Amino acid sequence: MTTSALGQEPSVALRTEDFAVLAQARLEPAVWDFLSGGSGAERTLAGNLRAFDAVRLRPRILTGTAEPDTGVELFAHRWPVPFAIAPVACNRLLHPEGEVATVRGAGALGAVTIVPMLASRTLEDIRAAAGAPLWLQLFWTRDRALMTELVERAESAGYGALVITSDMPVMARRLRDLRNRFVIEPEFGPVNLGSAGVQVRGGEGESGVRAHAAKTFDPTATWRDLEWLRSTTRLPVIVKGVLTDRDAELAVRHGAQGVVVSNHGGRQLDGAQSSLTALREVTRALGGRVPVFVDGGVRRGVDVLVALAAGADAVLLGRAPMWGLAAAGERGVREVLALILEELREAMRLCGAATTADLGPDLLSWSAP
Ligand SMILES: Cc1cc2nc3c(=O)[nH]c(=O)nc-3n(C[C@H](O)[C@H](O)[C@H](O)COP(=O)(O)O)c2cc1C
Ligand SMILES: CC(C)CC(=O)C(=O)O
Repeated sequence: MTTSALGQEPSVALRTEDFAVLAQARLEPAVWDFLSGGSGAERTLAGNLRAFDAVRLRPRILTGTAEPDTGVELFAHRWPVPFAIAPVACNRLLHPEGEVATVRGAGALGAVTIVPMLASRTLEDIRAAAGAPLWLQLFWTRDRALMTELVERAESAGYGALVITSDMPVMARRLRDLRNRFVIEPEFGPVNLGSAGVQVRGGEGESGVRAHAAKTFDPTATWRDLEWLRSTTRLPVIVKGVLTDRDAELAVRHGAQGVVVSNHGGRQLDGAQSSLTALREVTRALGGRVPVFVDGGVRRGVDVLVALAAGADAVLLGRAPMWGLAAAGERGVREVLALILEELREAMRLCGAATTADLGPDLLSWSAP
């Protein structure tokens, strides 16, 4: 019998949501709300999950698949698993070791972590703890010198790519945070921003996080700024927050070397289409010109399989590994990822897919069950 992050009892962590239960028990209610909530009426948050629930599989039989290979090739690197950790701000809100625990857990499976610009540990400490490659996520900030400084630090510390989040000209109204007047206290807050990291308190009906974003994020950014960002670095630049074929085209035309199809986990435009729906139009438009990543609502291995079959090159995981982090630090992250990998391997076997290259649109049925 195995024990898991859920305690000394025989393992009951049979699905990632089991880690959410323990995470919620460990976190302050306002932090739990920040982690799990979305914007507005949380329609897009729910839609991301529903889209995966609705798709059905068309498995193949008698393919002789005993040991599926879950690896993918990206930017001339072999990833042993087709998923990475999505950028999630301020991991110290969830666990005292913060991003250091996250990258240790991810590193155990060789999974890339996309370190958030708003990390609560230094880029260098995170790098020192990492057992797998790291990428750095940036927001468009009014202070461009801050962006170039972070790019230089990421390059010197050996980060492998930049992910520029482009779906947050303004932070959407997240009603749970507004009700809670949610503030990230400095001890859990961003540590890589110098004086730009100063805390902004929320006023009446305002969240501190949203007030901070309003002050520092740049709503005037355009595709030209993407060209500028590319000119500052030798690292691949990947645009996060693409939801349409048109923007996927524009991203590539303006120099993006990859795109992340994402509605920010239902935290930005409430009513935006689900990430899985958007993935289909983006992969059709790009036809393999640059790697396509997707995030939003991926909770189990079969969701990863569906995303790859719909044309993603790899999947990013946001809340699921963060439940593990909150539940049990490094070990919890590792266990969540191991669970998703085990589910993926089982689903690949049952679909008769020996490699990730065997996962294509033929596997998917979009009509009713
Ligand atoms: C608590 C929280 C904080 C986040 N912080 C960031 C961030 O700093 N930068 C960013 O680009 N995305 C951020 N995201 C969005 C994630 O990168 C990702 O797009 C989303 O969580 C994917 O959906 P999922 O949680 O359903 O997997 C955050 C998401 C959550 C839940
Ligand atoms: C602190 C925020 C800017 C990060 C966040 O909540 C998000 O990106 O969804």
